[in-house]
Amino acid sequence: MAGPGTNRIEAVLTQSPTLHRYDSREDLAEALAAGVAAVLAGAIATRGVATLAVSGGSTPKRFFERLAETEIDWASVTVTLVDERWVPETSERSNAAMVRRHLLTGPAASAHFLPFYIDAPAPEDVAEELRLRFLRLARPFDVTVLGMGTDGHTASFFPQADNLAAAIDPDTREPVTPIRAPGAGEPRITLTLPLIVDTRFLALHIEGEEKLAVYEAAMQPGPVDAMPVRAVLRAPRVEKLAVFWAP
Ligand SMILES: O=C1O[C@H](COP(=O)(O)O)[C@@H](O)[C@H](O)[C@H]1O
Repeated sequence: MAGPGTNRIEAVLTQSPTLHRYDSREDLAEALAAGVAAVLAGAIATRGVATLAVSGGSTPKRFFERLAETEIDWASVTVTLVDERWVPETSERSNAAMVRRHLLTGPAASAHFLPFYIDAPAPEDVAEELRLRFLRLARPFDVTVLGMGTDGHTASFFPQADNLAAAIDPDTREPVTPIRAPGAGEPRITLTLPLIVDTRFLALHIEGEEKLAVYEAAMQPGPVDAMPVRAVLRAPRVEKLAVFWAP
């Protein structure tokens, strides 16, 4: 077990997933970036290309900045988002704009970026275009990094969301779902559960004591719609999930 003052990875759960605890957010960012870069480099060496699906919000910024500095063959990497708020990239709420600012810089600027947002009033207006865009992506993804809100949402799987059942249906063949929820702000679009868990390396990146408590609550029995991150935690590939946490 890692003691205070160490950065050693600590598995605190006897059951999967594995919880990797770091002393600081910077340590976490460096470790997660190194791990993700290694998986992407391995994919490029094996298949010539790699796909990375990332989350929005504020938590990933430091991790993105460390990852962007890694010297992998970024021109062979496709970067996409797991979800998006339906706002143009001029909005400070845009997940795509955050990815461009913090990840697609330096060596990573040569990655191919596949965003969700299309200039239309609502995601439903461009549903077919988005469907085809994401159906064309090679599966499984190589790396998917999820975030989580203190309400137990991940991607845009929100409590009380109108299309939550469709989004977390493990058998859906739809790659994306428009979604609205009381806590979500603007309309959203999200990858569906099968795309999110169909990945070679699945990570959940959370920071702060509050989110650790939410994660621990989500690991307990209870309804998925109350804490939709449970859809991921209970998915068949959950044994592949690595949780990265720092205070
Ligand atoms: O709205 C969103 O929130 C979650 C969590 O964001 P954070 O700011 O608490 O890190 C994020 O994972 C998701 O991609 C985003 O759309």
